[in-house]
Amino acid sequence: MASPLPLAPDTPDPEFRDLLAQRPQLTAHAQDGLCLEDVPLARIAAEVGTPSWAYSANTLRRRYRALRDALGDAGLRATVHFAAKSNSNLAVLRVLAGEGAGADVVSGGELRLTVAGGIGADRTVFSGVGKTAAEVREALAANIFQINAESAEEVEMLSAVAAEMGLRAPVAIRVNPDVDARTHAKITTGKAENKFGVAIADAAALYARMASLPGIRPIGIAVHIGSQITEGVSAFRAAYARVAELVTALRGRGLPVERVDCGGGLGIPYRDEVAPKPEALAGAIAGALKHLDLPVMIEPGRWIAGPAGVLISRVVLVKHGATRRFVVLDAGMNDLLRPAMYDAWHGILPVGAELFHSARRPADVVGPVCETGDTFTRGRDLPELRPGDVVAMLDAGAYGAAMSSTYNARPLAAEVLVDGNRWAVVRERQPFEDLLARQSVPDWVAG
Ligand SMILES: Cc1ncc(COP(=O)(O)O)c(C=O)c1O
Ligand SMILES: N[C@@H](CCCC[NH3+])C(=O)O
Repeated sequence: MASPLPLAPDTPDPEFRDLLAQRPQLTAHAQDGLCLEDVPLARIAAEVGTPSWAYSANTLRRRYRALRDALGDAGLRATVHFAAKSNSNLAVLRVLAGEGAGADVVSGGELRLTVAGGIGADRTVFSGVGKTAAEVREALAANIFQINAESAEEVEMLSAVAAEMGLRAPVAIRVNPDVDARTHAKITTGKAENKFGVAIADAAALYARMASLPGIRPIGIAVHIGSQITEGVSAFRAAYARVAELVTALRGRGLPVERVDCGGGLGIPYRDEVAPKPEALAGAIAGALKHLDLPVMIEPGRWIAGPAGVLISRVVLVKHGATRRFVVLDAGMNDLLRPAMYDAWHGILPVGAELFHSARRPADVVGPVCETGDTFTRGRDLPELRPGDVVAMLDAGAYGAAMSSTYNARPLAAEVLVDGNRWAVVRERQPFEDLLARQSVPDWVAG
C-alpha cells in the first residue's frame, strides 16, 4: 500500500482533512486515492460498478465494542441490540453477530434477515407500532427475546396470539415519556404527539393488566425518544429518569420488572455536530437506572453502522446551468434518500488522489432522478469533478441501502464488505429483470 497522501498545507479548505481525520477507516493515498480500510474505492468502482455501497467490517466491530465497553465501564449489565432497520445486509449482520450483538427489529421481514444473519431471535427485540398477528406468531415461534408493546390495543392482541399458541409472550411496554430529543421532526419519537409508545401516565395500569393476561409475561419497560440525537444527553437523561420512576412504582405495586430497554438514537457527526460519546450515554443510563440493579439494553443503529459505510458513485456529467454548476452523479435519491428526506448533510470526497489537491469551486451535487429534491448538496466547495470521476458519500452505512428504492426504475445498488485488505460483493446489483418480474397485464387490458 502506498504511503498516505500528504495533503497540501495550502489545500483551499481544511474540510477534506477534517473529514478524514475523524474517520480512521478512510485514508487518502498518493497512488490509490481514497481507501476504505486497505481497499481503494476506485477498485471497487471499477470492478463492481457504480453506484455501490461499501461497508468497513472493522468499523462495525470497533463501534459495537465501544458501546458495549462504555456500558460495562459504567458498571451496567448491558446488552447491545443492533437496530437492523439501519442496515439489514446479511454480511453486516453476520459481522455483528460475530461480536455477540443482539438485534432490534421492526417487522417479520427484519426478524427473518437477522436470523439469517446469525443473530438469533433469542437475542432480538421486536418493536414497532403496527405488528400484525402473523408477525407476532412468527416471532413467538422463533422464541423471540422480547416484544416491545406500543399500545393497550396491541397488548390484547399479543396475549390472544400467545395464549392460542400455549405461550406467554415476553413483553415490555414501550413508554412515551414526552421528552423532546431535539432532533429532526421526522425522527423524533418520544413526544406525546408522536405515534410511538404508551403515555407514561398510563403505563403502570397497562403493566398491571399485562400481568393479569394469560398470554403475557411482563418483563420490562422500553423507551426510544428519537434518532440522530446530538445535543448532549440531557434528553436521554430525562427519559431514563421517568422510566426509573415508573419502574420503582411498578415494583412498589409488587409487579416484577426484569429489565429496561433504553432504545437507540445516539447521533453521529455527519458534518460538525458535536455528538455525545458512548461514555456520556452510558453515564446517562447509569445515573438514572443503576440503582434499580437490573440489566439494561440499548438499540443503536446509526452509531454503529453509519460511519462504517460509503456510497460510491460516478460523475455522469457536469452541467453548467444558468446560475449554478451541477455535478450529476449516477447515484440518486432512490439510493441515498436522507438528503431529500431530512435535508441531511453527507460528506463528499473525491476518490481520485489528484482531486484532493485541485482547486475547489461551489457545485450542486445531484442525482439523475426526476425530482428537484434529488439533490445531495447545494453550493458545496468541491474539486473540478469531470465525467467519469468517482466520489464517495460518507457516513452512508445507516439508513442508506436500507432506505433505497427502485424509483425511476433504477435497480438497487450492489453492496460490498471490506475487511482489512479483503473485500467481497455481499449483495449483487439488482438485475433489471427483477423490476419486470412478478408483474402481469390482464388480458382485458392487453386487449
Ligand atoms: C425503537 C427503535 N430502536 C432503535 C432505533 C435506532 O435508532 P438509531 O439508529 O438512531 O440508533 C430506532 C430508530 O430510530 C427505533 O425506532
Ligand atoms: N431513517 C432516519 C432515521 C430513522 C430512525 C428510525 N427509527 C435517518 O436516516 O436519519
